Amino acid sequence: MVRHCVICNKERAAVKRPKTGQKVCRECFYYVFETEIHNTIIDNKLFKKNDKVAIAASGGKDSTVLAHVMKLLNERYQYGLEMFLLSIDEGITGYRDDSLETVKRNQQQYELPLKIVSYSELYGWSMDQIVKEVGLKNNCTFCGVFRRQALDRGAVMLDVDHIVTGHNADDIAETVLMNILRGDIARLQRCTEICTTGDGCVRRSKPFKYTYEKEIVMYAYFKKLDYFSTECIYSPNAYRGHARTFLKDLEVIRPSAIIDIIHSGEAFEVKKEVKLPTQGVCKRCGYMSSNELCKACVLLEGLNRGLPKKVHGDMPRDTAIIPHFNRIQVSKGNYDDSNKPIEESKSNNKIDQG
Ligand SMILES: Nc1ncnc2c1ncn2[C@@H]1O[C@H](COP(=O)(O)OP(=O)(O)OP(=O)(O)O)[C@@H](O)[C@H]1O
Repeated sequence: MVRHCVICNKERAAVKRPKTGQKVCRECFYYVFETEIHNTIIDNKLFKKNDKVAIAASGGKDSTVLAHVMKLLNERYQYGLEMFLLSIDEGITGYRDDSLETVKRNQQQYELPLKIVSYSELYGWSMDQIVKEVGLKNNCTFCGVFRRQALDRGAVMLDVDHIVTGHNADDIAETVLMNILRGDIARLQRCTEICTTGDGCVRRSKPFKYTYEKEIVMYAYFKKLDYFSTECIYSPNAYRGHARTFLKDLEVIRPSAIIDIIHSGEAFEVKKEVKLPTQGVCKRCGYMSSNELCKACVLLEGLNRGLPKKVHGDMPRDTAIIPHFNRIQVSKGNYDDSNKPIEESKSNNKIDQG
């Protein structure tokens, strides 16, 4: 017996949606996938007309699908966004050099301007050099801290108002679990926020907050998108790996576990005593920081002094080489000017946003 798509009731069902278990045809799958992301954007008032938006593009599946969908929705719903691709070259031979080739092809395919910012130009160190110095164990700490700041600096160079990243529902649920497992309640408080902003930061958001990784992979596969699928050769953070395995096991038993964990994170009420550190600026490079020096400057100082394993110690402070962070430009990216957010009636896609 032919099973029909539960949405259009006409075509043959070709896909079982990992998020809802519904059996749908390909065209309806594309439609609900794209429309759910549009609804997330509208519900959360992520953009204003004429916003300049940088898509953080690594060449991997998430950010490639993000670039494809952002371009499509911008045209379909006339968001009026000016979009760019922003890539960080961490300097990982055999990994990032190959994935950047994918981003360069994406630039042609999506006809979006591309800016590449490298760790070598910003920090004077590539990840290949850092790994030689610090080994494989802690290198993810360096990479994560440097990437966060490099994206903000790239955004300032592009003079954009906003950065969007390809973090998906699985990534967010995983972070909720990680913060619980580590007892990091301050971070737990804000890790489910779809959008972060604040003094000196470029507004940053996650349009895939409710989008399942499995659906992103299916979408990329059916649409034959050009993406790079190799894992980082310097091995992902081991502790996060355990949270990921646990989440994947839960998903097999109960697919809604991913959305349920995100909802739990959102609803979590934290005692008033649990406070986030007050943000100031790094005395040395001007980037935002809750301490005298930002994490990147501390890590860099350790590297420059040949003390990578002693980065938290009390060290001399005369080795700054990160260019000064221009916060005046960045403040333009805050969301308090008079332009109204894009608001439209949501499309009726019959599917719960989750
Ligand atoms: N080198 C980079 N340059 C620009 N953006 C990046 C880079 N690395 C990560 N990002 C951004 O951060 C998001 C999450 O990165 P993560 O390292 O978790 O990779 P991922 O989940 O495999 O995503 P992707 O499939 O897009 O690589 C990416 O989707 C992308 O938007």
